Amino acid sequence: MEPGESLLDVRDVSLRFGGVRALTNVSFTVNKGEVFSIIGPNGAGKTSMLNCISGRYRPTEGDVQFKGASLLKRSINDRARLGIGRTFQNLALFGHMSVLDNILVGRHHLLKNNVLTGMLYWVGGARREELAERRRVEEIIDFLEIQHVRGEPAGTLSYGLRKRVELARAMAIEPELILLDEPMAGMNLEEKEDMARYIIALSEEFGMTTVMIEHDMGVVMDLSDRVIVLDFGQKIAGGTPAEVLADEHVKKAYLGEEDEMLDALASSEMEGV
Ligand SMILES: Nc1ncnc2c1ncn2[C@@H]1O[C@H](COP(=O)(O)OP(=O)(O)OP(=O)(O)O)[C@@H](O)[C@H]1O
Repeated sequence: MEPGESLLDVRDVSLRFGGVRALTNVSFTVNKGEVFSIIGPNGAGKTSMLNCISGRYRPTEGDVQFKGASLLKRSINDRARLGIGRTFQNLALFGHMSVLDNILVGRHHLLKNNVLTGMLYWVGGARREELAERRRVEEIIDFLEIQHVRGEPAGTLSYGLRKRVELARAMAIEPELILLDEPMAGMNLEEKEDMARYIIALSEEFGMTTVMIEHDMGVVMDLSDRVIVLDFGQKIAGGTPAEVLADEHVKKAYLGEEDEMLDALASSEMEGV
């Protein structure tokens, strides 16, 4: 697949929980290599959308296609094996396990969980494979600058470091598409700057495509190639960050909501974006 080709197609997705319409006819396409953000006020349906892609929720209507094939009948683990990785809004690490084991466990669980590969560990090539795998994981550890804590129990690390370990675990399954649920939440400025660097490198160095939900509008506007805006479960705008910031519907949706978004809108007006 070439950069710029469509990787993910969300087509007319609706999701209802009883009487609650979490999503209504949402469509968008994410191209290979993009950093693509989903934004919107609280309760707009962002996490629901990410869950429809990862497989946690099944849309009530519509389709989600990855590389041209429907994901609807695929389990969460199937989707991970197909190349869709994710991180969570609330960290989901094993606190008592070391950083290295946390990273390896996701990979083993997903990629090694069958009898044949299990048996292969007892014959010749298995050791080589194990070493190659270790090397790949070490590359990720180097990239995310967590060498110094690789043996520490994940639960003892600072919040910012735990977020990095979670990213490492998602990267370790070598996904083509990586879903990030509020990667900057709870971080200080320095931690955010580091995370921003890593997110850019996901596409530029690792050839991954990123779909992210993020409340920090500075981050979204700086990092994203394209953005869609959800409000009450509907897509109200989509385009480049500049196009979205200039959109009247977006301004209305955010009135009385997020100070940061209003600041971003105001400064875009001043700069004439
Ligand atoms: N499992 C669920 N059961 C019932 N309603 C749900 C469920 N998940 C989400 N909803 C509802 O769907 C709507 C969209 O919620 P969602 O969490 O997707 O929004 P969000 O944009 O991610 O919000 P936030 O920014 O606050 O995280 C809300 O009205 C929410 O209450």
